[in-house]
Amino acid sequence: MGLSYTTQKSVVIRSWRLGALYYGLVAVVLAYVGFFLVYVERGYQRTSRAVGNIGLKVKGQATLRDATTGATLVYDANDLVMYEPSGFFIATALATTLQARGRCPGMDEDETCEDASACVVGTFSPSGRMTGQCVATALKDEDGKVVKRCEVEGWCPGEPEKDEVTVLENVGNFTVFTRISVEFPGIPDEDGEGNMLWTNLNGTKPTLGWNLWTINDLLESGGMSVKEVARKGWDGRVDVEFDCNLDRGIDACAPKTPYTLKQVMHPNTLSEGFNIRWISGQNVGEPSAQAGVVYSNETANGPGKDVRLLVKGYGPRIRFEVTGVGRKFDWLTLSTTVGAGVAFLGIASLVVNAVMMYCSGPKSKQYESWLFAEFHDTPYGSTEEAT
Ligand SMILES: Nc1ncnc2c1ncn2[C@@H]1O[C@H](COP(=O)(O)OP(=O)(O)OP(=O)(O)O)[C@@H](O)[C@H]1O
Repeated sequence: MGLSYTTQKSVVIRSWRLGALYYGLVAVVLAYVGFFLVYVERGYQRTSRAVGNIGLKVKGQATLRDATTGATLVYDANDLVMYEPSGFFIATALATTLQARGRCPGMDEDETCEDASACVVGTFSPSGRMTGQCVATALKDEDGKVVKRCEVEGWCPGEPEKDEVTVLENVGNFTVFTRISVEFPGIPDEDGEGNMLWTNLNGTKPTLGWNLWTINDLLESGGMSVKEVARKGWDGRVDVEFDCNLDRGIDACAPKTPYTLKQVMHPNTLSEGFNIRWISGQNVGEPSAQAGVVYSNETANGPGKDVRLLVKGYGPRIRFEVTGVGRKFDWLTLSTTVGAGVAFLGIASLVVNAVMMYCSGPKSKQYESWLFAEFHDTPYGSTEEAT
């Protein structure tokens, strides 16, 4: 056949049915582009992913009743809060062990022994470094027999096998001051000098429900309560979500409140709840004498006792995640949306042509001949090829 050239030819078909179908489809496409793509999906605004930072400070007072002495001690945030980047842990219950360096029976089941052959001197075990002795403990097995354990050198006595936890009172009323700043890169501020920036620090003092939250508030937003998490701890995340229409100005921008708290660890797994150990800087005195425990009278700096209060704290761990978008009118975004939408108009012609050719019964053949015409360009002029 050789080379050929294909070009467009406009065909006007005077048919009210096809006309109605075509303009009906055009109306649907225009409604989709104008209403859905431009208005609902905000195709006239550019979006910028929020880049957020958060600073936290927790304050409050709690009490803990000592189970043995009955004395009530006041604890503040400095005793109970551990900070981490964008989050914190607050203890709602404590298990404390007063320890000094010395020798004592290991407290781990793996350190159980019948005789000294199981205790290899110098070997590291869960509680310390073995001395090579197998010694009696204060524990009894199911048959009432005294349990023997390898003696270790280390911090003594070891933590009890089962935590003896005491719950603090009033931790739910501790307040969390959240200092949030959010920037929208690529969206200039009113002066055009930098990016749009939002903070929750306007005002002269911290405000509950704005930049100040109680532990109760935060837990309740996730359907939790201090009582539920107090003894075992909990691991969660607070989502601070922005969806800001910056055409209304930065002052109209705010995160969704109340924040939503989500659990990040699922219950009934290997590691349930949440707890952290730390050494308290409290002036702790000396641990009491106990069977099998020999305290060392030597420290690295000469005679004396090295003493520490080991604290295992249970409670909620809460991290904050600042996410979201800012949107602002932009000609380029609008023209891209409209341009892409207009391309959909081709669908209307495509559908009408398909209806003409495949769904018009005996007229289909005629429609086809109107749509496609082929000409032969010869030195004597052109001839139309019959279809
Ligand atoms: N958890 C909180 N509960 C109540 N108020 C708080 C809390 N955290 C901070 N504030 C108060 O918010 C303001 C700003 O706190 P910021 O830490 O910037 O200042 P500060 O002077 O160092 O605070 P402070 O010395 O009181 O801890 C201060 O008035 C501070 O007392």
